[in-house]
Amino acid sequence: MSDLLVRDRWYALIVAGPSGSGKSVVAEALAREMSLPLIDADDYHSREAVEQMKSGQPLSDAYRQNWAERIIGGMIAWRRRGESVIIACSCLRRRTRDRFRTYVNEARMVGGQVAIAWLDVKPEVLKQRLEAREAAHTHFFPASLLSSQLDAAEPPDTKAEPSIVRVEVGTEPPDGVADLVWQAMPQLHPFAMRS
Ligand SMILES: Nc1ncnc2c1ncn2[C@@H]1O[C@H](COP(=O)(O)OP(=O)(O)OP(=O)(O)O)[C@@H](O)[C@H]1O
Ligand SMILES: O=C(O)[C@H](O)[C@@H](O)[C@H](O)[C@H](O)CO
Repeated sequence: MSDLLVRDRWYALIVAGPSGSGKSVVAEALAREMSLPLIDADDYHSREAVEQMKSGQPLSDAYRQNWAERIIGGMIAWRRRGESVIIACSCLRRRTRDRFRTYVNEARMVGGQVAIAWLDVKPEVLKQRLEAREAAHTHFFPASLLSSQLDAAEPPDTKAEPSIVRVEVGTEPPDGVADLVWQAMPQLHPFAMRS
């Protein structure tokens, strides 16, 4: 039954926020709990862009736009297969978020919707997480780029921007944050059942 509902009413749920906010782990938890496919925007970077970030240079906005187009391509591939999808993507810029939303509208995806959850995490927590991740050599993104992330970030005004919520993250583990995200998205509840 849940499969039928999900196919009939397609959605993409984007977990957004700056590096270290927990997009990947929270999106993974959501995808697991909802039995939905996952897109991690990190997998859509060019090799050059990864090298650029590794060397301490932030992405340009022009690159971010092209990158978003590739992620949208991945999103639409799931749409064609009739599957809703969870996406971990920073979407730091309003323009990028608008592009995801307008694509779905312009493509006249009947019943389709893009919902975005922006993770609000204190800068000192972001710093600790990125430093720990760097020390563990588990990710290419250097902690030194955090200030450029915070400079580039356009945290949403939820009154002015459609289909977006801000989720304040405290000490909850990733599964707990995934629960907060889901609770903040009542418009999606009729279209999916959680396991
Ligand atoms: N709620 C949380 N509680 C504890 N640790 C967390 C939480 N969320 C994320 N982390 C840890 O913080 C680090 C960054 O998380 P994650 O990679 O998911 O962030 P991200 O926003 O996807 O970052 P990036 O944009 O750089 O890929 C990881 O080591 C992760 O395990
Ligand atoms: O600046 C951005 O728009 C991107 O999100 C980059 O920061 C990285 O993709 C990511 O956050 C590291 O994994």
